[in-house]
Amino acid sequence: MTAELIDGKAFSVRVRGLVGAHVARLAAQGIVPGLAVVLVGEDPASEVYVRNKGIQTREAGMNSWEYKLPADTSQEALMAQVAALNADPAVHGILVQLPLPKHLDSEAVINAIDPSKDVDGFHILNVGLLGTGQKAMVPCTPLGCLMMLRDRLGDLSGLNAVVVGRSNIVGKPMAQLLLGESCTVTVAHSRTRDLAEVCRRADILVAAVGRPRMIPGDWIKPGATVIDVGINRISEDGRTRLVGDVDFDSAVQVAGAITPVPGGVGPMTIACLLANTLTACCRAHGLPEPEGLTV
Ligand SMILES: Nc1nc(=O)c2c([nH]1)NC[C@@H]1CN(c3ccc(C(=O)N[C@@H](CCC(=O)O)C(=O)O)cc3)C=[N+]21
Repeated sequence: MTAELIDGKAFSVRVRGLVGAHVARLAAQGIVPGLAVVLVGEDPASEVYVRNKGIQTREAGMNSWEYKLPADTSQEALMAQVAALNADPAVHGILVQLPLPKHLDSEAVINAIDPSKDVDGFHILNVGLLGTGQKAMVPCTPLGCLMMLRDRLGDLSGLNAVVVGRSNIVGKPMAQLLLGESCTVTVAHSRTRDLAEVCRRADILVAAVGRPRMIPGDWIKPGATVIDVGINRISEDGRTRLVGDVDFDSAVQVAGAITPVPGGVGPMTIACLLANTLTACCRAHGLPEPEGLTV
């Protein structure tokens, strides 16, 4: 058996189409959603990612601003930049690209963002709202994963979901979303005993550990739905390539469906960033929220 491919790239085109259509309706009322991205320092991978976000934001009809600050930016200067964006009514979404240089306190920066503009969903208020089942800004990567899972499986209730990885940006919010869907959720990580056996129980396996090809096919329950969040740049046969946290070639023989890397979760993350910016704009103006783009 060969797993069905979950085409995140095609799905993201659909999501961005829905966002664009809603943005066009807002334009008729003179409202344009706007996203500000703050990048501190020069990381080639981050710059590519920020550029792609800018392009896709404008393609959806929204405003996009990029603030590139030098690597030695002070905490005070970064906090002042965030405060200025908080105060700007044209800015509906603020994203501070992570990780920040080591001398900066990223928790303080994130918690200084106006929670209603926190399109990453990383502010403690949004984390708490999500954890208590209240309306929140939901982190983009887990939101994209949930959209793909619902699209493929419909009702998720009662399914065994295993999330491998316990980061604040993916593992923990993913577990909260799956709990909200009434899955039986296990959060596993590098210290988990007999990780293989834990993974084999999963009807839904979400891999978000950041270790290239860590999960082989024989850890996967036949027919399971596998979401591979990992984007690992490795060099192999003298060239660099992207691979996931799942060993795709063996997993595809066992799983029922699987996301590829690239072309899986990554494009959905950006699409959900646009969706969150639109949602934040609608909330700011007291307008109805887009359907199918929030949880
Ligand atoms: N505050 C903050 N929020 C983020 O959401 C955030 C961040 N910081 N820091 C960096 C990571 C990384 N990230 C990616 C999103 C999409 C792709 C993506 O679309 N990847 C393509 C491949 C791109 C390529 O070829 O390099 C794919 O998977 O198909 C990659 C990486 C968001 N991040």
